[in-house]
Amino acid sequence: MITAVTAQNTRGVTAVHHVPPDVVAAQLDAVLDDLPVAGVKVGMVGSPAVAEVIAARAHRLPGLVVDPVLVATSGSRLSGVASVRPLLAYAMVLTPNRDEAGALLGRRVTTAEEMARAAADLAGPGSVVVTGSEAATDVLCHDGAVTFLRGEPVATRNNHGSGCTFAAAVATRLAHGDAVPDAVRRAKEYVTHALDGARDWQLGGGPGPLHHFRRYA
Ligand SMILES: Nc1ncnc2c1ncn2[C@@H]1O[C@H](COP(=O)(O)OP(=O)(O)OP(=O)(O)O)[C@@H](O)[C@H]1O
Ligand SMILES: Cc1ncc(CO)c(N)n1
Repeated sequence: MITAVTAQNTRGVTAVHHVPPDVVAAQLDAVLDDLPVAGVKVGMVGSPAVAEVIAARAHRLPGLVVDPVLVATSGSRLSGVASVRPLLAYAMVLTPNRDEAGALLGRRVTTAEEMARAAADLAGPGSVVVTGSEAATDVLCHDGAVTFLRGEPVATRNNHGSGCTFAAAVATRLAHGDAVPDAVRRAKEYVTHALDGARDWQLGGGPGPLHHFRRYA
């Protein structure tokens, strides 16, 4: 589903064109009315009206992973909190980074302890992973229990879309039938592998992409 068309490179976002909510609704309905849907990942929403379109169909969206995208890795603003809030109640897994968790809660989320508290406070019926970016330690709150997921830090400037990659991988594993903790653990392994595969790439003046298809290279 295309919710917005962005003009961006590794250095920043120079234009955003929002797709009208009725066109997003038509895209969703075209798929839902015809195809079996096993999993869903929501990234940049762009407007509260589009969030309402998605929320209205949430009962038909299995394994819903919501990545509350607010700012691009390059630092450019993409969406507001009001475009994410209507979806929180429906997420099976919510995957904010520290800044996004902080924006949703209206407080600073920086330390490991603040991440743990944020994950617990954001979790409802669904689970929450607060991601820790280059520190590589994420915090999962699932079924009321908070666990730290310690990964191997990859020394790289190419991390553009690491959060999007992580959320999409969680949704994919859920679609394959994994329980949330397994889906999150395997998604983290995949992101580390894709970050590691692109560590020597020199693409553009800002943070470059991950090597998503490393295993086929
Ligand atoms: N340099 C790194 N080394 C290892 N793991 C990393 C690194 N950077 C990010 N990660 C991992 O990538 C996943 C995505 O988290 P991150 O916090 O980077 O998302 P994000 O900031 O939302 O990304 P984006 O905005 O680029 O989509 C997490 O599991 C995090 O631990
Ligand atoms: C459209 C879009 N979504 C998410 C990100 C995350 O970096 C980005 N740069 N652009």
